[in-house]
Amino acid sequence: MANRLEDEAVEFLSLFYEERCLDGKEARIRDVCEAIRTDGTYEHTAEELAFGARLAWRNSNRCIGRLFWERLTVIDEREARTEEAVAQALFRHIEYATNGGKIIPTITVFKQGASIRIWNAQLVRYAGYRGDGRIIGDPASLELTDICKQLGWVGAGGDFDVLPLVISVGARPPQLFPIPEHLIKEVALVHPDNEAFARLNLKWYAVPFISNMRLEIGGISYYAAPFNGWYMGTEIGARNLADDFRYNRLPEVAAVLGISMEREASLWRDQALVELNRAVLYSYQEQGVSIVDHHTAAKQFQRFIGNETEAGRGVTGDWTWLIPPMSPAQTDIFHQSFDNRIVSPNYFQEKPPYC
Ligand code: HEM
Ligand SMILES: N=C(Nc1cccc(CNC[C@@H]2CCCN2)c1)c1cccs1
Repeated sequence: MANRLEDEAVEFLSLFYEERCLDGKEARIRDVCEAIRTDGTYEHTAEELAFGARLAWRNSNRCIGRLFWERLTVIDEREARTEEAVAQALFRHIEYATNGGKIIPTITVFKQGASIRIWNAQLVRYAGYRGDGRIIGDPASLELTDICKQLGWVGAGGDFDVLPLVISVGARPPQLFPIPEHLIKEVALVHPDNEAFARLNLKWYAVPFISNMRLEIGGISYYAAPFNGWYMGTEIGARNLADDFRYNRLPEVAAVLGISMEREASLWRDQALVELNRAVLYSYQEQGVSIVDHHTAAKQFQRFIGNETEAGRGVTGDWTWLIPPMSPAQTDIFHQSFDNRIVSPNYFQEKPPYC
């Protein structure tokens, strides 16, 4: 009687052998089913792991950047067993993927199961502090910043203090690993036409490294599998710096650009939003850091749909996340609908190890 893990393993291995036109499928499936019966699990080969991680990206319904799904660099760190070894692997990932600004989409996969956990939501993220009546830094980081302080971390108390890595193995308490400063690339935000913008002293980190999602391949879960791509400008300019529950900087942007905030009907928010997003795209491009605007990203997503259709595969998507938070109706995505069925392999949101 085949169990659920066997079914998922057979389904993935069949896909792996068929899509890669490899032979030897029957023998591999027999070995895997034997391992599942004997040990309750099985190990992916390096090739199966790489293919699974790329497939998981291709199946990520909320991702607009999937055109490049085959170009993912997969680093196999399944031998790492200590907090120190995990931290060193993460430093290598940050340096390799940043690549001086010419960002390389990369994932590092640690051993299967939930014993190794990265407590950070993103490898590079700014701290958030509750001051007297106001919040300094990133409100999204308040909880993790408190945990870091409880573990002995002392932050500078500014708006852009990079948090240390927080790594746990098994039931041991988490350990802190400050990221060497030379590994962290940041972009100072300037405006293409108005030099007064620089007075806002805004900046953001170059590379988003998501470290809190669970990678599932053929029934096996990897709870520590951080991955990076490059940013779409609106993530920084229309959400991280604009949301009133994040950095909430639109009023200051309007003020420094001389945009009156007197009446909502003047659309001052929309005007300030466009200028902030122009500054983000201009600054990243000027400083040689990969980034994509939401119009180009939407066109690339349409090419992804074309490629998948040509390959005889359906595309699944989550419309509510695929449309950009700025001028969504100016993209073709807005005027289409998508099947939001969840297909595996995939990346899944995972609750944090704390709480
Ligand atoms: C290469 C450039 C890439 C771009 C421009 C891009 C763009 C985006 C954007 C804008 C989002 C929505 C994020 C949000 O609103 O918070 C997203 C979601 C997502 N992306 Fe991509 N992406 C890229 C590469 C990747 C890679 C390499 C992976 C994994 C291997 C990936 C997996 C995902 C997943 C799983 C989500 C959904 C996250 C969630 O459910 O919380 N993306 N992507
Ligand atoms: N450009 C990126 N953006 C991205 C992708 C996945 C997840 C996230 C973080 N999303 C969480 C935030 C916070 C709540 C809603 N958005 C960002 C990438 C990050 C890693 C690879 S691509």
